[in-house]
Amino acid sequence: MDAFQDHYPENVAHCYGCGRLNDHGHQIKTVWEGDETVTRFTPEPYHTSVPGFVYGGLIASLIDCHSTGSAAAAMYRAEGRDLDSLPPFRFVTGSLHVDFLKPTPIDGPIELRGRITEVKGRKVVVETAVLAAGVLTARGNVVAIQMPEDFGTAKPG
Ligand SMILES: CCCCCCCCCCCC(=O)SCCNC(=O)CCNC(=O)[C@H](O)C(C)(C)COP(=O)(O)OP(=O)(O)OC[C@H]1O[C@@H](n2cnc3c(N)ncnc32)[C@H](O)[C@@H]1OP(=O)(O)O
Repeated sequence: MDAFQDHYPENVAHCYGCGRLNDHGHQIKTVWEGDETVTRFTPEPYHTSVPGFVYGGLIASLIDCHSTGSAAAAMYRAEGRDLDSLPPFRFVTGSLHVDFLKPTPIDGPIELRGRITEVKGRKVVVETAVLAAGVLTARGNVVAIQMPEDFGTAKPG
């Protein structure tokens, strides 16, 4: 089954977490399973924090891009639109909160299961459970905001 990220327009397909065109990135893939969005990712040995366990920054990164992809898919679904239909929905992260509940073992796949808890205007809130071998090890809450037309054009400072 095609993942949400397979439908990202080329100009937003370079993200380190989810861009299919970023050879150095995680290239995560997210799909619907009923009303949940699901990403499965197998960490590499170099994603270590304490030996045997996954680096928390990787978990945050996976939650981040899992959630922005989920937000876009939720908007398409809410409007009854195909993922390839125009204009495309693009979401960036407004806030990212992670609770690390237990160490996440590095020796197997990680599953992220997202639920859409709010869709309001340009904002979508996604709550994500992170599971390793079926055990909940972290929880994420992301406020994803539809990307403004002028995103990235304002000068810093
Ligand atoms: C096809 C697929 C392509 C997919 C495209 C793939 C892209 C990959 C993305 C990967 C994920 C990332 O790492 S993205 C990179 C990291 N993130 C960023 O760089 C974003 C930097 N921040 C910004 O540009 C801006 O602050 C925005 C866009 C997030 C928000 O600015 P804005 O557009 O002016 O928002 P504004 O009108 O004030 O607010 C709109 C609503 O959002 C809420 N809101 C705004 N900011 C926040 C916030 N930090 N925390 C909570 N809520 C917030 C407001 O209360 C309001 O809610 P209400 O009053 O309406 O209820």
